[in-house]
Amino acid sequence: MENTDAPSFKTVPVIDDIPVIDLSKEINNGGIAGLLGEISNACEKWGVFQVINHGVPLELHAKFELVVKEFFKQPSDEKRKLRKDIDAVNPYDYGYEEFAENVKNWKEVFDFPLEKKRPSCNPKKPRDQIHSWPEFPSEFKEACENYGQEMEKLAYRLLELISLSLGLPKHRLNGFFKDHTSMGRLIHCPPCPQPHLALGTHEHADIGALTILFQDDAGGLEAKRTSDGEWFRVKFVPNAYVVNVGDMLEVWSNKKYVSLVHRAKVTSTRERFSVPFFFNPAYYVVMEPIEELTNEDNPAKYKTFTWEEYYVSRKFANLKNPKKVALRLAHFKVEE
Ligand SMILES: O=C(O)CCC(=O)C(=O)O
Ligand SMILES: [Fe+2]
Repeated sequence: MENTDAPSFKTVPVIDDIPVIDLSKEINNGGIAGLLGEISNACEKWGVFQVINHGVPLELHAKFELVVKEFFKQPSDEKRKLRKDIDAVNPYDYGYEEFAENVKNWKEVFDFPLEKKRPSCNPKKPRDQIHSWPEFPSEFKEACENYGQEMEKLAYRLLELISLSLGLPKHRLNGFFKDHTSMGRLIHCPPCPQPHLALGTHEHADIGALTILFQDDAGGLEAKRTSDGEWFRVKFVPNAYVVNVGDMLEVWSNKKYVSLVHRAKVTSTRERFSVPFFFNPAYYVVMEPIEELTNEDNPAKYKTFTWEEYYVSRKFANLKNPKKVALRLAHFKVEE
């Protein structure tokens, strides 16, 4: 009998793939209005899009991808030496993540910071979620840092386009990122002997503002279209990055843009690699719908909270007590 409970059993309908947006239109004459239309349509109807001609140098990306694959080839014992700063309170250590969700995925991960934007680490709070750097491959740290810088640049560019697409001034959202707490995550899903029983990444929505994700040609990423809740495959597009709406953008936009539900599948025959870059606000940012986007007819749909309380809850809520439930956006919903 077919097991209808497990998401990995579902056949994903093949529907038109998500919008692919050419960012070079921003620079070419007269393209900006069309570009903003494409972005608002993609954010509103799909929750996700891919960008091409994004300005990230192809050689820099190729080098990064090579080094990442080299890194994961190391023996497990070597990789397990790489600990997170919080490991006094983290019983899981290398290779495990999302422990606040009580889910184990078919993957190993390495989390890295932006060198200069590393979240401040208050020893009383287990905040710092990143791994120590390995010695091998020797170019690894530099390649991750260079890639992180490019992601940061692209993230600001997308943030500004998104702000314009909401009818706001270009820099309206930039201030929330002054001391941003963004990070990158390297993901490797080895081939899985029972792929129907596992997911590389479980179904979830990202908690930050925006995620910019690279997946290699093994693919595997799937998402739920905002407009009708249909699952679809996010096809591999050469030299493209996948951009999705996260919880914080949902709050700022007062739900005009909704955080994307997504997951990643694994196969028995191929390993897969992916690298999300999470663009997150500063800890102290007070989250609430942008005032200009609310009015009497469209009152604020969320109450205020800080990014820090949301982040800390989601990352650490049930670390010591598996029954403790992490915060969700629903906790802050204004009753209608
Ligand atoms: O495995 C993937 O490619 C998806 C990763 C992801 O969605 C995440 O880490 O938030
Ligand atoms: Fe995600």
